Amino acid sequence: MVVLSVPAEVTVILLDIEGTTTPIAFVKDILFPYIKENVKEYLQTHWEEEECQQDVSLLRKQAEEDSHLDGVVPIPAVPENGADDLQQTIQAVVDNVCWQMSLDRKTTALKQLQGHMWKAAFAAGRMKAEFFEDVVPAVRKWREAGMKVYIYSSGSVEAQKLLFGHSTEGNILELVDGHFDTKIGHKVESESYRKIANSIGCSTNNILFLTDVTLEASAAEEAAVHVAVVVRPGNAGLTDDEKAYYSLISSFSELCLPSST
Ligand SMILES: CSCCC(=O)C(=O)COP(=O)(O)O
Ligand SMILES: [Mg+2]
Repeated sequence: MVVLSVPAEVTVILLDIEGTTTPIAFVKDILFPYIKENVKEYLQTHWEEEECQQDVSLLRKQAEEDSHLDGVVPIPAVPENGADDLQQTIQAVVDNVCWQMSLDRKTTALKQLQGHMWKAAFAAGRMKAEFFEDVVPAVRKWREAGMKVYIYSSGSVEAQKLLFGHSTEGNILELVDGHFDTKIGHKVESESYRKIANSIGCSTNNILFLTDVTLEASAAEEAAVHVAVVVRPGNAGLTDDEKAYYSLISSFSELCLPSST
């Protein structure tokens, strides 16, 4: 088995979700289709609720920021009266969400609405999150060895907690010391990793970040975070240069902690 030695200064392991702890297929074939199939009905049912109105406001603000992009769907202000106007606004929100999802955008606005929509499906037991089989045993081992384990995903913190709280392995939320999402910054920006270190109360070089996306690995590395790129079935391929440059693992069991060397 290939072994990657974790540097002695590492005390925190920071995990991406999609393509790292969890198959991309679970996200693309289960989580995302649920949104596309249910977003219209969700908006119609929850429209008057404060949480839904906040989600729509954030999406409208995002659409304004995106106005220079091809295909963006603007979201008109909430109509004063008229059921037809309301249906038109709801349809604009639906079209905006579908447009963002067609580009796999990672905007906070989209991710917040998605998290709120998944809540009911997870709570009702209609969905259970999948984790690669090496993930839970490895995380338990790391924690027993004194490592802190944090999550950093574009999925909202609320959505992350749904996944860890309702998985095929049961409720595994207790295995995580904390969660970060795009509210701290985007995963391809190095400043986000400095802010995460600051929030945890450690130096960036105390963190090892595991991700499937080399743009994220590169941003983290620029902030002096240690990185390893995770190669999983279904992940996007890496170039020969990326394969040569990054430390690669295909299972969390390949990580060898300082104390176990
Ligand atoms: C709570 S994860 C839901 C999946 C998701 O929405 C997503 O964008 C995953 O992005 P990641 O940063 O984990 O690759
Ligand atoms: Mg990922």
